[in-house]
Amino acid sequence: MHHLTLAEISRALAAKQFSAVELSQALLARIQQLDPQLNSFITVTEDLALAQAKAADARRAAGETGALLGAPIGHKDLFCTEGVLTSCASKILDGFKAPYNATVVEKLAAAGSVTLGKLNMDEFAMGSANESSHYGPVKNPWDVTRVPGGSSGGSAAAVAARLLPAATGTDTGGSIRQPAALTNLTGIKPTYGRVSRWGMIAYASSLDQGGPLARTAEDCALLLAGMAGFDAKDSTSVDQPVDDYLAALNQPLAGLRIGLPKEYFGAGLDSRIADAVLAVVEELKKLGATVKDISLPNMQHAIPAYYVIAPAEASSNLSRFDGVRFGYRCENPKDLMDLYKRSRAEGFGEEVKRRIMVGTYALSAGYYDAYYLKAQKIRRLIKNDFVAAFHEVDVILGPTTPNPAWKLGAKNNDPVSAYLEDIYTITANLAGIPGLSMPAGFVDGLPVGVQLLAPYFQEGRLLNVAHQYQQVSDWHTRAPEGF
Ligand SMILES: NC(=O)C[C@H](N)C(=O)O
Repeated sequence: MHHLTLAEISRALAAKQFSAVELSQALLARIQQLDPQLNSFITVTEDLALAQAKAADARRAAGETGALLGAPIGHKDLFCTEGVLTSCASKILDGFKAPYNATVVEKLAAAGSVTLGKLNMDEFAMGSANESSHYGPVKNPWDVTRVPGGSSGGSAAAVAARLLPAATGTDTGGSIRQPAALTNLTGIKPTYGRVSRWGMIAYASSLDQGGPLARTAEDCALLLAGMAGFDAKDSTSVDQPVDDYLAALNQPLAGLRIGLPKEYFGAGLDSRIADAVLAVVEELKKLGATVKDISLPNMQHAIPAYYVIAPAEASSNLSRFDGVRFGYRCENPKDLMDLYKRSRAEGFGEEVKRRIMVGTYALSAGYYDAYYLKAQKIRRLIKNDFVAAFHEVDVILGPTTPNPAWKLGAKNNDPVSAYLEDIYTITANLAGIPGLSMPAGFVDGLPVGVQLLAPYFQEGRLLNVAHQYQQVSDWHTRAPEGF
């Protein structure tokens, strides 16, 4: 059962090949048996899962249908789940049980999905390796001595290892697409504002966006359809109808104009990844696509701009964790100031503290214009590059990451080298456009991802291109040995 995709599960449940309860039990047993090798879960919600599965079976027996009815999923541990630990993988939220469900959690539960647990991540989503979690690093099922990517590393590892068919993630600078690439999954970061952020613990509010990770584009379409939509509780949510992502999958690609930005194939890219990505382009040409060389001239400034804007917003968002209202509190504080200082000093990890300090500095009087304001101007130039490019092409294609998964610990003493891994993904967040990563082959047995970018609200187009490619390729069907 664990090899089935969401779409296959939905058909099997409809055909009564097994029940949602049987499926959940099988996956819960698998999680118990295999997750100790990966550490992809922070919390396994067995009782909740069995209750939801039972309810889904009852709804089906009463004649209800629905692609997500009885579908087992997991949530990244920054989506608030009522009565269940929501830790953001941080000691500062250790023991915090959210009093309500995030909109995404609520919508997926209403559609009948079954929550098997909460997934590990980089602390407060800050990282590209899932090594900064208070609950320990996540391992890549393709090679357990390597990182799965981050920050949605638990979501990626669990889905890649067939512990779950699909999971939610969030993407601030690549946190869905980069781990998807490093673990042979398909993952989509929707347009900013497409998926509600209500109840999704904020990292960098102008960049954060939730989305699905799954093994196929079809499954991403199913899950995204359940997640997307206007939410009056999120002021950044966009009131625009959600496209029919499933219908979009089957559009032919004849005439599709693909842009290859020269900046995506320059220095720093592993040449074997470049070859795999260009092989995907050849396949897409066979499906009728045409290819054009384009340029995104301001891409070189994206990393410095992002690593000013994201920490600046984080320093503000994370000020709410003060030892009083949520989670961890230091022992025997001398006075209120001591309580704030020590709770934060003891509760936040290294990388989070680094970013709070960088962000506070960038926002401080006298430095604001030099750093934050300048970064915002770069952001506009990056957005303009995309707007210009999309006058000439329908989608932009390139590698998702410059390198395959690296060894655990390899970049721990050099945060900037980890930041550089985000080079191809963060521009989509700065511009707010949607981006998707899909499997494109292997380098030394390690998965490689290809990234597709599209204009605002064209998630359907991205899923369409990925699905059509997955009809003529089989990279996405490969499973890591031992899982
Ligand atoms: N959160 C993300 O999207 C990952 C990015 N590497 C960051 O640390 O900000």
